[in-house]
Amino acid sequence: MAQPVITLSNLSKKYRDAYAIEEISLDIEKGDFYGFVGPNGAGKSTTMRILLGLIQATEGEARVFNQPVTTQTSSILARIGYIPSEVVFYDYLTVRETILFSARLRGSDETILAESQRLMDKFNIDANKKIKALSLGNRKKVSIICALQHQPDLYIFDEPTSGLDPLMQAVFWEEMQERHQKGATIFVSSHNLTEVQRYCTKAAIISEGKIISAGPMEELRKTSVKRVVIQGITAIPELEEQMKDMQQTQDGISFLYQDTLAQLMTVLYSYKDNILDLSIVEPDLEEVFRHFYVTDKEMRDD
Ligand SMILES: Nc1ncnc2c1ncn2[C@@H]1O[C@H](COP(=O)(O)OP(=O)(O)OP(=O)(O)O)[C@@H](O)[C@H]1O
Repeated sequence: MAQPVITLSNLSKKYRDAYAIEEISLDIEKGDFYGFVGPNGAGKSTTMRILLGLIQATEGEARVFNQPVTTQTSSILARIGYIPSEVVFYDYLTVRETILFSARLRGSDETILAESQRLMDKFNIDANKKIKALSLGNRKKVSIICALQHQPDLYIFDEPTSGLDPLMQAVFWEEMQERHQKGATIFVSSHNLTEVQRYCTKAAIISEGKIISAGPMEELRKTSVKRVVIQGITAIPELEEQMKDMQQTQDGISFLYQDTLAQLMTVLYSYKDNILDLSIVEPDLEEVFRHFYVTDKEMRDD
C-alpha cells in the first residue's frame, strides 16, 4: 500500500496582500521521484521552505512522514537531505571542512565519511579549496554532497542542477536515479520540464502559486496538443485561434495546435493542392506548458 511521505493540504502562504502559494494540495508517496516545475516566482521555494519548517504557512497543513512540520521539525529534518536554491556557506572553510561540518551534524560515522569521499570523487571537487574561491557551480556541488552524504530517506532539492554544467547535471541525475532505485523518495524542483520529464516518475506543474497539473509523467504527457509541421503553405488564417508558437520554416510552417484533429484535417483539406508534406507529432511537454498553461507575464519573468 502507498505510504505518504509528503502531504500538502490546502497549503497557502500570503505575503502582505499577495499569495506566494495558494491552496496547494499534493501527495508524495514513498519511492516517488517527484518533479516540481514552474517558472520564476511560481512558488516552488516557498513550498519547500514550508516543508523544511523554515517558514510557516498562512493556511493549510504540511505533513512529512505523517507528522506536522510545524511541531515535529527536528525529527523530520533528521531524515531529510535538503538543497536550498541559494547556497550559503562559511567562506573561510575549505570544501572538506564544510562537508565534514555538515557530516558531524549527522553523527559523522564511518559510513558517512566514506560516502562523502565517494561523492567528492564522483562530483570531481577539490576538497582543499576554500569555499570563497569556488565558482557558483562548485558551491552547488558542495551543497549536493552535504545533502547526499548521510543517505537520508527523503531528498528535498530546490533547483539542484542550476549552475551545474551539463556533464555534472548528468552525474547528479544518475546519482539520484541510483538512490531512487534503492527506495529513496525524491522531491525536486526545476525550471526545466524537459529534464524533469526525463528523470522523474511523477511531476507537479506550478504557476502563479497554484498547481495546474500533477500526476504520473505518462498522464501529464497525455495532452491534446500536437505539433503540426507543414511544407508548402505559410499561413492558415482559419485556425489562427487554435495555433500557438507559430514558426516560419524554410518552406512552410510549424505550430502547436490544440483542438480536434477532425477540424484540423477539414481545414487542411482546402489547402490540399499546395501542401507538399505534413507531419503531426507529440510535442515536447515543455513547449506545451510554456504555450498553453503558463501565463504571458510569467514567461516574461522567466
Ligand atoms: N519574503 C517574501 N516577501 C514577499 N514576497 C515573497 C517572499 N518570498 C517569496 N515571495 C514571493 O512569493 C512568490 C513565490 O516565490 P518563490 O521563491 O517561492 O518562487 P519560485 O518558484 O521558487 O521561484 P524561482 O524559480 O525564481 O526560485 C514570488 O512572487 C515571490 O516574489
